[in-house]
Amino acid sequence: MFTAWVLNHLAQAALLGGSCMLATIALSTLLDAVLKNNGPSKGNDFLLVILSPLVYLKARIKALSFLVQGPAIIQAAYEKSNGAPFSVATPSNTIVLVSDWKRIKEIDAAPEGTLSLLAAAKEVLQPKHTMSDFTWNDKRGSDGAPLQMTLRSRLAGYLPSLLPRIRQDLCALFDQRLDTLAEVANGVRQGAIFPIILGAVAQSNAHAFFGPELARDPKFLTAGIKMIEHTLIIAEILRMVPSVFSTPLGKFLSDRLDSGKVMTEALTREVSQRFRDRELRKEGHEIPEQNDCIEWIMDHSPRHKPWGVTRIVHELIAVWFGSVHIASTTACAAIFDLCDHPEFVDILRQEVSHTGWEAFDKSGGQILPLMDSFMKESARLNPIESVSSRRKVLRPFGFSDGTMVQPGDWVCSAPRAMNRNPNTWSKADEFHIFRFVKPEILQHAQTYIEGLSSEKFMIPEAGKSSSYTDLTDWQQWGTGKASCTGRWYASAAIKIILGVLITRYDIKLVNPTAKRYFSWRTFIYPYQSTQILMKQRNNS
Ligand code: HEM
Repeated sequence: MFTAWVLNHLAQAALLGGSCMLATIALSTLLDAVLKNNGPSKGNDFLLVILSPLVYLKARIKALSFLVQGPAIIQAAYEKSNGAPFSVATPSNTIVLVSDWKRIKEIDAAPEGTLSLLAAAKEVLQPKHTMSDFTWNDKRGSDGAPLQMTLRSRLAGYLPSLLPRIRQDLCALFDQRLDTLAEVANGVRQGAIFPIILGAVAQSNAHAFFGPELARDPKFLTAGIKMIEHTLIIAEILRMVPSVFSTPLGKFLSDRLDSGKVMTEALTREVSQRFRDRELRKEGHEIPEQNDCIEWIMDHSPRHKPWGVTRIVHELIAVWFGSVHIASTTACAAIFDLCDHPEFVDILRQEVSHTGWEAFDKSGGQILPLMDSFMKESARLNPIESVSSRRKVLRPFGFSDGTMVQPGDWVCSAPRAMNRNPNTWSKADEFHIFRFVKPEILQHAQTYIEGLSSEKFMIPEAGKSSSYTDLTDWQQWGTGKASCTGRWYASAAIKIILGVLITRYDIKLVNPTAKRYFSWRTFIYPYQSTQILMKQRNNS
């Protein structure tokens, strides 16, 4: 709640610059006109001296407007670019964006010491101040292997056992949240949907990362959710002040917005206990092994340079922040899309009941192809992030077309714009729930779901079927070697959240025409206060 408030107020502050900007633009236009008409002369030199600071000011204000209009600025620059790399100015640097697969692959192929994902993430998150002095390297190399193995291999492999437990917890969570909403008619309750989804994602991720005990500890979960708001607020403020103030201001802010510290302390206790349990097990004590990310990271910790308690806690907190934040906003956007297209809800309900959760669990959450395609179409049209494959330039780098990028700049891809390119996507601006479904799967679905043969439910372009977790046709999960290692888990968890919600409740937006999103930098976030009506279904 507070995040939206703070980001909105930061946005208003940025907009205050608008009137200054108009005056500055007028004066700098005058400067341009004088120079164009008369060329440089002694009299004009005088004007130049007076007006050139204004030209600088205009550029600064334009860069500041990126804070509140980032996605629109990127879209406009993309449309002018004709597929070539293009750049946009932000308050702190320049972002060079690419929108074709050749150059996206060049980003992936660049050495980490030249284009660094971790250095960009460090700039966004300010971990020194927001994550208890976490000093992470710009270059990860093989040092990142324990986390990669944990998410890509162990967590993905454990999904068949984990998913039923997560679902059980989520059913209880949704029922309990429903009870806390205000009753506005017989059995119909009203409240904000985003906090419910955020709570569901947080509980599910806590179960997967830290085990069932912490996932059911309300104090820990509250701190974990608050920590995301606090991290965003502290990092945003620090990014906007000169770096000389970072250390004292960072300390001042993190002493007050201290949920990160509460979370760190709880995790430090838990991870320390796991190390003690491991020692006791070695001595022959019968202490069962846990199945969660803490345990798996310990298993894959490098023998020559083992990760200690602090390193494991820091890595887990960094993944927690990134994953809860993006998965909850993505799931919320999908729920908004379901409310806008109530005709999809019944189709997806029937797919869930025809398939059965047991089969879903066995597949590790990778089936429900209609839901999969719906989620992909939702994220194609409404991605939370307008950029992907974000890297900070550490050494000068040249793309094959000659475009050079300099240290301090970022290079990124432009998924929001690419996702609506009519040369790539047929009926690019339309929502087609079955866009990514294989024709034979749709044919089969027509045997158990009525009314699917109409025009409305067609596949707009055959031969484009692909799954939500696929990397090849969109930039949702980034690129190649740095692509999202949590995507199989994320896909399964979002399917459970949507599936449980629509099969157990009727939901609709209180005001379908109210504004639901606001933008901040490259993100388009759902408002945390958007209200829904929710009613338990009879057969749930
Ligand atoms: C809808 C939800 C999610 C989206 C859209 C998403 C998207 C992304 C993107 C775009 C990247 C950067 C890739 C690149 O720059 O090339 C990334 C990286 C990453 N994601 Fe996700 N992610 C999601 C959920 C998760 C979850 C739930 C986890 C953990 C279980 C996770 C773990 C990671 C990790 C560890 C990385 C860094 C990969 C590396 O450096 O090797 N993500 N994700």
